[in-house]
Amino acid sequence: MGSIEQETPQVSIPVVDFSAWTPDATLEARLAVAKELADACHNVGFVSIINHGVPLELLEEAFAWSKKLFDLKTEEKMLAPHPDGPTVHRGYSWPGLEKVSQVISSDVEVGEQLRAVTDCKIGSEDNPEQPNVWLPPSTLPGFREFMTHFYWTCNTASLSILEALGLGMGLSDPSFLVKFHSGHNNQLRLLHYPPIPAAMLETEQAARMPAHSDWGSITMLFQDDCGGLEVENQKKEGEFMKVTPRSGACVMNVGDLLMRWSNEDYLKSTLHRVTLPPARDRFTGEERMTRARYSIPYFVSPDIDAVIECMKECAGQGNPVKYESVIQGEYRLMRAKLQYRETGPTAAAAPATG
Ligand SMILES: O=C(O)CCC(=O)C(=O)O
Ligand SMILES: [Fe+2]
Repeated sequence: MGSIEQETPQVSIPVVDFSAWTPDATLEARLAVAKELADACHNVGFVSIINHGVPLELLEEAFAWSKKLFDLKTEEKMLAPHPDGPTVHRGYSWPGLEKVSQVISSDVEVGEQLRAVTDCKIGSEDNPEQPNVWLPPSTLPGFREFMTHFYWTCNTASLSILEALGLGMGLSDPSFLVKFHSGHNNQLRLLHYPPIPAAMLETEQAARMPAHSDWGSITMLFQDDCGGLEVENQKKEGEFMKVTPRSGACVMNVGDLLMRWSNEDYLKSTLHRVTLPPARDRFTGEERMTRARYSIPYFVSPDIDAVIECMKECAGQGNPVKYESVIQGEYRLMRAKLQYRETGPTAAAAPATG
């Protein structure tokens, strides 16, 4: 396992360095990286990957584009509106669409204030089930081209991670997982959390994003230096650990479908949430406003027709298969509908992967 990232004693997610993961590296060198990754996904479910293959300049550019997008006037952003209903997750989710599920308080006014959290979801240009919803090119020239390029760069990095996981887990075919991931069913999400009075988060009237697990195979999360991401301690239910932002790192976590593939025991899909930024001195003004937070999760999902059934290495005598096999497309719809029923038309902006 890699070194430990620490801010307070309770903060610890493993760090794995992918710089030795190159096509011409020896099997031994690749295996060392792979084992660290698989151990981290087994023990914690979350890992901070450095030298992951997404160039730092590209990441900086992605955050700059995200800021430019959210800085547009609402009527401009509304030129690429998120479609209605639980099936398609694309385009800009406007403040009125923000998820009620993140509002812990029953106070309607509090809820109204929180609806300011917004996002923009982007997928493959070749995914007929989930067509992209783009702004007119004149509104943000270059945005579509950049995001399409960024999407596929993240996909390439994700395939290395999936291959390394297969190798680290000791699968007879280390490329087993890669084969289910053409990349066309992934989702790039630009997230903007505007400033919020710290007291609302402290008194738990609100959470920036409530505790949830992701649905797909893996999530690669890029975050700015605001902080606030917390992950549940696998060894202590209900205890959350802060994930200190680390410049340029990719925070990777296991999603529910990958957990099912591994029969739950091996790869862990961990609850996580976004709450109070850790650096209290960043609060400003009498209301102690927190800083804005920008993050960019990249959700990696199996192809829509992929059948997810327990890998043969993950079950055996004394360790029965725990889950029925599922088809990705059916599973995603089932999850989306559940969420839709819980929150009505506001579900569109809830954590939506796959
Ligand atoms: O904004 C973040 O850091 C977390 C986002 C997240 O967990 C999600 O979109 O599923
Ligand atoms: Fe998430």
